[in-house]
Amino acid sequence: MIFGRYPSRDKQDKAIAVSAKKFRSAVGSDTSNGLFGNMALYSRVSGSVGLITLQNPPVNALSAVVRQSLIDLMDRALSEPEVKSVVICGQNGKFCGGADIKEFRSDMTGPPLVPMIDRLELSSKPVVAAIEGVALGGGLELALGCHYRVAHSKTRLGLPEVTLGLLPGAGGTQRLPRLVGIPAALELITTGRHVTAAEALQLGLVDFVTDHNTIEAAVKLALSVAGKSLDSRRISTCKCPRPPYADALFEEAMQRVRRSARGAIAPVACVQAVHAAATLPFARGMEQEKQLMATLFTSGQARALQYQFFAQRAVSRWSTPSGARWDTSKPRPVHKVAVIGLGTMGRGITVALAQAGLSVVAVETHEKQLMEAKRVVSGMLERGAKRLGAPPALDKINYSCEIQAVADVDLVIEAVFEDMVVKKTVFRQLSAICKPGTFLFTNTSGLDIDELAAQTRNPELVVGMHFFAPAHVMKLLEVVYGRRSSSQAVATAMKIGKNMDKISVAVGNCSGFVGNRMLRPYLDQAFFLLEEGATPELVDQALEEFGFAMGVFRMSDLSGLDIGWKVRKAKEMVSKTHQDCRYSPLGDLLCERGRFGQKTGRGWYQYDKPGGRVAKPDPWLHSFLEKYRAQRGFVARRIDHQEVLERCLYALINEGFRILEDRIASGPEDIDVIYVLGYSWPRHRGGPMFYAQMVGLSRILEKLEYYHQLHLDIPSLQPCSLLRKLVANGRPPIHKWVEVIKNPHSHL
Ligand SMILES: CC/C=C\CC(=O)SCCNC(=O)CCNC(=O)[C@H](O)C(C)(C)COP(=O)(O)OP(=O)(O)OC[C@H]1O[C@@H](n2cnc3c(N)ncnc32)[C@H](O)[C@@H]1OP(=O)(O)O
Repeated sequence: MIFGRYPSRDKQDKAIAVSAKKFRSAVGSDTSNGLFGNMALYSRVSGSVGLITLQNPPVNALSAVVRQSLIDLMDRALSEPEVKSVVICGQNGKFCGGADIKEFRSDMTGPPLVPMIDRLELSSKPVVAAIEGVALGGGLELALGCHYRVAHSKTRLGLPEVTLGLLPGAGGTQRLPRLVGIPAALELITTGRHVTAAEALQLGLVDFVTDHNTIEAAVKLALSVAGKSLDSRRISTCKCPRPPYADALFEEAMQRVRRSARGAIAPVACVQAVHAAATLPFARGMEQEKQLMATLFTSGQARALQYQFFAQRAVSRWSTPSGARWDTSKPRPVHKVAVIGLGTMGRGITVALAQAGLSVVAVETHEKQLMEAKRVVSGMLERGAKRLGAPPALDKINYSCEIQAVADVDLVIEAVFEDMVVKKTVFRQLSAICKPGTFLFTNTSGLDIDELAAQTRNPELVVGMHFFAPAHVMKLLEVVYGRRSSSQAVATAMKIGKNMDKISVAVGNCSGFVGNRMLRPYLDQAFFLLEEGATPELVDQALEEFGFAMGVFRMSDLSGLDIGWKVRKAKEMVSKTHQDCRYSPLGDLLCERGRFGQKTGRGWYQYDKPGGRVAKPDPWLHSFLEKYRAQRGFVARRIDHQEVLERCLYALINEGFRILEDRIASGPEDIDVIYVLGYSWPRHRGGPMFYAQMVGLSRILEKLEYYHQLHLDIPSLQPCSLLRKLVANGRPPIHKWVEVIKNPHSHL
């Protein structure tokens, strides 16, 4: 009966809009001040249910105006005698993406979330949250303040504040453990992991899950609970269930976050806040939450993480120096893609494409290697499918030994050896075989895109795609446009990246592109520091304490020293005499002795066997370094962590400024996203360019000048002119750097 009268989602949105209009005129509000642009709307449904709809696209974030509207509309629902219960939902199938993160950058105005949620929970009429799409952060905390929660089966719920350098500071750290218990709350709050509606139901986070109309289900529930006691439904009044092993649980959680967070303070504060929930009454726990939140809120780490959140979204709005832009370039539809070369990278790319739902022709010249690749790719797809609970996309892939099999594809991703001669041959072949208009993309970590494009009939169709290993897992994709790449080719590469669930960053063509170009001076400094007296352990420890998952030497042992050696040999760096410019042959000398890292059991460290993973300091390496220094006239001196960080990181940052100056990256966000997602730069430090701003550009300049004076034969330590210009321009904030780049005469 009730549901027969209940409107469909479309009709319902119209009804809401109509009642909102009526409401506006009833309260005589002025729409010109934008108040009703971002708000919550009110309507009455099924006679006695007040329906409040959050309306703040795109994710119904709880901005100041939304919070005020919610308070006003709850008051209204409570004051109307006909209304017996309330449902809160979000417009456009999204309940709420949480607090409005943009507001965190300015002075916060409007009613605070905590008392708003407390008032909601205190309501004498039952309040039901109708959760669709997402309930995240403050959005989930709002739902926890409601007396009942109904979720659509496709909803994702979570408290991801920790990823923004915060904790769930609107009561989430106190209510969630009371509702789902300490172990689950600790896990969810310290990781920020989203859960599915099914898992939420299992945890007791929601009361009911529906595959159908969520609001309809919520209204039904609201009608059924009208007038019933709410005593047991107010989470704040419940006792936090405390398992007997709680102390050990907190101890273990603290150790885990300290180990994995590498200096990030938010996960530690999250454990402390949940501990307060387990040990203190609600009100005192809330005080603790507030204090911890205040410390986090003003920390540089929160600023860095929130900057990174927006940067990861900003990179999709790409532009090139020639004027091509994301909003004026249309990607071409792509249905069928070929991958040429099924080594490690080609296999990962094949998996990522198939998982994105694209038809793939996977080509490898030798039958035996093709069959081996097929076996491995199938295994990867099966494991991925198991994790996602979906069928594996095995039938999306056709395997072939014949390059002619790519004749009818829309796009080719070449993933053969990182060797220009081999790639050129393949590109000439592809250009002859493929149907007209086929995009020819190359997976390369630094080779010249223009040189490859010159092998083809249509260089405008050629774009670089720098995938990171493992290609089906890593989020980052550098999309490299050449001098002649068309805007449509760039747009198509960006779109394919998005389809593969990657964050793609469009960058210009130069040796190493953005990521690897900046890595060069960083690695060089690490080698020079060894020459001057450091050990691999000292350098790695400094970098790991800074927050890198692995120091530079442990990392090169893992990826294999022979890879860089091959590149250096190809560039003739190994054989060249380096007169004006310092070059350290240390890496080459290790390779000449067969020390390729983990795979050979020896590298910068020693391992118990080839393929071993536990790095141990190697006395042989230490005495080798001593002999090397003695032979080459280096006098070992004491090097401290600060010098390691300044030499390695400032040289890398300096190259970042050069990249901005050369317009290889269109803004500092591009570089920072590449470094956080591709090079394990600690996320809570924002990225190298954000870090430069935090340290202070004057200090970076001063230190680079100092080190360059000491090492005039290291050009990468010479401060670049953009850095000087920014300092001369009064050190503008990071979002204004682009103005100085675009207008060299700018006086901000
Ligand atoms: C006292 C403090 C109490 C609580 C603290 C909090 O609540 S902190 C906020 C916690 N919430 C989150 O961390 C959620 C962040 N958002 C997301 O994870 C995703 O955006 C979401 C909601 C899953 C949607 O993903 P989707 O891929 O569909 O879209 P996209 O990420 O591109 O976002 C679209 C645009 O919305 C902006 N946006 C998203 N969330 C917020 C937010 N909470 N506040 C402000 N703006 C938000 C995002 O920046 C995008 O904007 P655009 O201009 O298009 O780049």
